[in-house]
Amino acid sequence: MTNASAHSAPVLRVDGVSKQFGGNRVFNNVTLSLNAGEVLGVIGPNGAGKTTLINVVSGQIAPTSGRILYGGRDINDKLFHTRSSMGLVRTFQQTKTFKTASVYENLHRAQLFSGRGISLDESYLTELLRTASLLGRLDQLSDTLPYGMQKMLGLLMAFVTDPRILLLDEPAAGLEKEERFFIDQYVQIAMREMGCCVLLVEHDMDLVKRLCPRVCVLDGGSLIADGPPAEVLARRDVIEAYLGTAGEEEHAHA
Ligand SMILES: Nc1ncnc2c1ncn2[C@@H]1O[C@H](COP(=O)(O)OP(=O)(O)OP(=O)(O)O)[C@@H](O)[C@H]1O
Repeated sequence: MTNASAHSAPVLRVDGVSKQFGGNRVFNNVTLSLNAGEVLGVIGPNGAGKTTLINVVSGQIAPTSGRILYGGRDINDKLFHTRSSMGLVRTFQQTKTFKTASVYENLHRAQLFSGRGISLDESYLTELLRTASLLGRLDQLSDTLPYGMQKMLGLLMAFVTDPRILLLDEPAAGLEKEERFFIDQYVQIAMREMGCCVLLVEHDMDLVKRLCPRVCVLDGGSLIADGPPAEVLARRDVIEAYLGTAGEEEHAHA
């Protein structure tokens, strides 16, 4: 995976962002940048605020303070759907498809609602549909698909909106081990064919190590580390952050 344009202006900047729900301060004064051509991993123990960070960046919730900059422009006043139509597109930890619509219709609606999109017959989309075993199921209703395929369909619904930045929230969660390699292909095609950059929230450390030249660690309301995965994952404070949570078994084996 490339780490291109490391010296150019960031495509996305989370600038001193804090988020508080009532008395629960999830994170405080978090700053991070996503550069062109980059896949940035964001990891951290359960409850660290990773999904909340994606919610704030995608515009689903407002930050308590701080700014989100997209291509250098402050987009705090832009709503979720506006950000999506600008190419700032998220996926969800849980599957989010139109349950009673076919695979084809799901992709078509996603494309239509975004106001942008790639053609459903683009060859790289066909390649991804085939990899996910969805190409022969275009007429099948999404709620009749196995879970892994529904999850992949959710990813492809983001893909067909022609994103500039993909915010992926635990794309591997719930997938079988062999299905997880679909994510590698998805990210590689998004970068190679579409020039996307990717912010990847994920607990599967093998996947993070395969895809991310750089990872940030969120814990206790702050970013505690930022660097290459081999270095970051060997740090004592990062290991302690993981071992101190209830999800330790999955993380320790990841
Ligand atoms: N809408 C909300 N209202 C109140 N508290 C919330 C809300 N959304 C998230 N939180 C709280 O924010 C904290 C961080 O949650 P979040 O889901 O962002 O963590 P996470 O790092 O994504 O966890 P996981 O790895 O388990 O998915 C939790 O304490 C959660 O209860």
